[in-house]
Amino acid sequence: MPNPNKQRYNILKNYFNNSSIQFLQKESRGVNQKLIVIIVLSGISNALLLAIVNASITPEFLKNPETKYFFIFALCIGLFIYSLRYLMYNSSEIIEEAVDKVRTRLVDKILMCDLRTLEEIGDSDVYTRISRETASISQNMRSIFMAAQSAFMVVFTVLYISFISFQAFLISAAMILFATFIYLRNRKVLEQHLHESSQEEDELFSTITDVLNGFKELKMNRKKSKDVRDYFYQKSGGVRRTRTNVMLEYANNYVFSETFFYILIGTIVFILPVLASNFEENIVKVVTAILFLIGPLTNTVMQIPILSQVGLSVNNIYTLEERIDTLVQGSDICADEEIKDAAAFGSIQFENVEFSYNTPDGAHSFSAGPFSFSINKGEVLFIVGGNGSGKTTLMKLMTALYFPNKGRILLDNIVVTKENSQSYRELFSVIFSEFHLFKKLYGLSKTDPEQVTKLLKLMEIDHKTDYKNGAFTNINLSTGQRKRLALIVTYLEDKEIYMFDEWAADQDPHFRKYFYHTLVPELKKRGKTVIAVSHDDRYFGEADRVLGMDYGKITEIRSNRSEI
Ligand SMILES: Nc1ncnc2c1ncn2[C@@H]1O[C@H](COP(=O)(O)OP(=O)(O)OP(=O)(O)O)[C@@H](O)[C@H]1O
Repeated sequence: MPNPNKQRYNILKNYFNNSSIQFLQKESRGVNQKLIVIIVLSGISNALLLAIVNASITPEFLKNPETKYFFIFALCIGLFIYSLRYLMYNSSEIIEEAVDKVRTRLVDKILMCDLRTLEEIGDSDVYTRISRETASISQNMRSIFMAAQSAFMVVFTVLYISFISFQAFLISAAMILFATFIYLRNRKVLEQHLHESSQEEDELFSTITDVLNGFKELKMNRKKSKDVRDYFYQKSGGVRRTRTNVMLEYANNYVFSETFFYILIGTIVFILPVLASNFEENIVKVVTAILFLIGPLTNTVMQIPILSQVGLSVNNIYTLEERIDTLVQGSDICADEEIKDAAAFGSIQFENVEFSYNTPDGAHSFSAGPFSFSINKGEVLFIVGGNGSGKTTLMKLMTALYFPNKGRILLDNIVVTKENSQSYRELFSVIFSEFHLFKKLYGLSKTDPEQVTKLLKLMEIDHKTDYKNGAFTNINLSTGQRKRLALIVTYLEDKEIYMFDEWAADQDPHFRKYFYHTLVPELKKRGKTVIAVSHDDRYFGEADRVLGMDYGKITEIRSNRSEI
């Protein structure tokens, strides 16, 4: 059982380590002196406005009004408007700069991660954190500046009270300090509950993803749909309860703050005249000042849960980043060594390559290898095997998306390492069985639209989609059609090695035949290497070699060579 005190301590420690201001200082040009001066000025202008109002509502002034007070009043309003606008514009710029920097840095790190690292982190976690937390920071961080501005208004208004009556100042300052202490104490509990609700929300969001991704399955099965709905209700109810508790604590704070003002006013009106002599003439000014305090002080109090929320979002983002950093530790993620003349390679050799998926509990992990074989340039290699035998894992190893736990892969006599793997990967054009189709032809900016149109015709999908302004007009196609579109992209990329994971499986006989009898031989004629996972044994004749996968081990099914 986790120790709640320790947990609370860690949350607080993280909060202060990653507090919002530190975040801004680290991730943006930071809060500059001018901004701080402006925040202070805005507090001063508020107090000055109050002083002028108080000076102008005396019977003497009403008898002999002075225009200079009016001009000072107008000047203070001008100062207030300027400072508030400056504060809001600049704080927005700083916040957005920081969010932009963190967001792009995270995406950069993710793009530099290897596939296993990303699989271990889990893409939904990455998605939630980057989208939800950055949006939360962007929306809520402004509150910090507004709270700072309000806090300065409070400070200068209280200072103004000291000019009117020192006793009233002492009482107001003492009571505000006492109230602040109570708020800060309550804030710790609030943070604890906010943290809990954020964790519960993560689970809730993953259930929503289940509902959306499994929509077809749920539509087909009433019981399944009911179970998912019940689970969702349970999670949603949990989030509702936790968030309600947070809001109840927040409401208690709010009620306390409102009551506090009445107690303060009551003390000034009923108690102070008894304690201090000659206070009656200043009572109206002090009460007016306290009424002026209500807005800024309430504003400061109201921002407290939002501040905690921002702190939590900052913390969540940094935790994700730390996790990525820890997982990629030891590998120079920035290294991008070029393999010279990689395209002119002669062969790829696997030397005692072993790989296994490490599951957290160590159970149910799958091991592949040891593999020792080579693929020659220009060869057509088919890989066959049952479900879960490791064909896709082997393809990921071949393409250096996964790295061997033992053994090595060589391109001619160059060892493929994490540092030069990107250069090695550029040799491949791959269509995985689970692939993503980009609407835009990224990385193919110089493509001739006419060539794309010709290929669309060849693949018989020109009636379904078109190529305009560097993108396909429609990618909502059937699985087979999507694969044909992916084939077009592969063809346009025209790399040295074409790799297909059961491409033909979803095609009708006509296209299947085209794939094995036309496309593969044509690629071979052009000197390309073709590696295809296939179950179509009647086309095995098109391959130079057929390898079989079985429980992570390779067996040779057909070849002229004997090196496995
Ligand atoms: N990301 C992963 N984490 C842990 N284990 C995995 C992961 N991906 C695959 N495996 C496991 O590795 C084994 C081999 O999977 P792989 O996808 O390579 O098989 P396959 O031969 O391509 O199967 P299929 O024909 O069904 O596509 C399976 O037992 C699978 O459970």
